[in-house]
Amino acid sequence: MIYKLNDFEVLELIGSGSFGSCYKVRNKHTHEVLVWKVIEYGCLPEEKKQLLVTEVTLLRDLRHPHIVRYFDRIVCKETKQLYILIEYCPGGDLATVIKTCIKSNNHIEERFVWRVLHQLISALQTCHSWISSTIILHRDIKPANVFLDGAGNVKLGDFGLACKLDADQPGCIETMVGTPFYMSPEVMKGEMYNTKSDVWSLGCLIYELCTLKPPFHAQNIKELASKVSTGRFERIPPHYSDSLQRVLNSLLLVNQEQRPSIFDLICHPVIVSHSPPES
Ligand SMILES: CNC(=O)c1c(C)[nH]c(/C=C2\C(=O)Nc3ccc(Cl)cc32)c1C
Repeated sequence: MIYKLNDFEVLELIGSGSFGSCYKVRNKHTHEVLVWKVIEYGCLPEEKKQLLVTEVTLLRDLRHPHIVRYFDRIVCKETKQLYILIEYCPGGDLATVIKTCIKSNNHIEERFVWRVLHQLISALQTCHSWISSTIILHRDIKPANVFLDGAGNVKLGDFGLACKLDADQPGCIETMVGTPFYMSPEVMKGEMYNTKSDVWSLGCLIYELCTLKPPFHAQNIKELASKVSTGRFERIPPHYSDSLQRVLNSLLLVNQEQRPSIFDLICHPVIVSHSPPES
């Protein structure tokens, strides 16, 4: 199916991700509701244009129930805009869920935390598996990049900073440029971003669902790096289980060799036992 811009009507602006703004749109013929992420590529430097091509290529290759679905892209050469047509997630993003809990002085149910953990591990297992000799690192796992469908299932999205690890390229050349609060100890030290760095960010996200704030908080990158290097963080509130605390302790191990891989986690007995079969 080749889409054209005037096949759609714009309903509302719903947010801004890496490099662009997201609009809720409706297909005039099928009435299907989608998101288009509009990116002004004209003023982007060459390496950012390459990141853009990477995002679109990655999304096209990634098919998974917990990764936002890519449908198509429309290039408008006159305005130098790229429209990426992506799955609409009516539940919004986890950043909004956290903000709402803070405002209403509520906490997030442990059952939901385990569901998010299991579904993101499943999504990252696909990313970290060799797909046509490539491993995909998300590199920007954070609450604003995890979305909810209409049934409260999560979808990993916004691969704007993702990069491919090709067989002959053992690590991303540039260090992570994503949200500093979730930056792993190895990336803080200037080492290459790798699959274990996505696991660290996943740990930060799950911790933030439990405490409504990141595990390592600081006013500047130097102070943050110092706290991250110790790997010390407060226990999650006592109403959360010890087993959830133990899983978080493993995700946030400073030594990436000791930190579990996504493949260790997907078959971890505690995680499996907390993950009911999906409907
Ligand atoms: C308050 N947030 C919202 O209302 C919201 C809703 C209902 N959906 C979204 C965002 C997306 C959405 O629904 N699908 C998406 C696919 C990719 C990206 Cl980068 C973002 C989205 C947002 C930000």
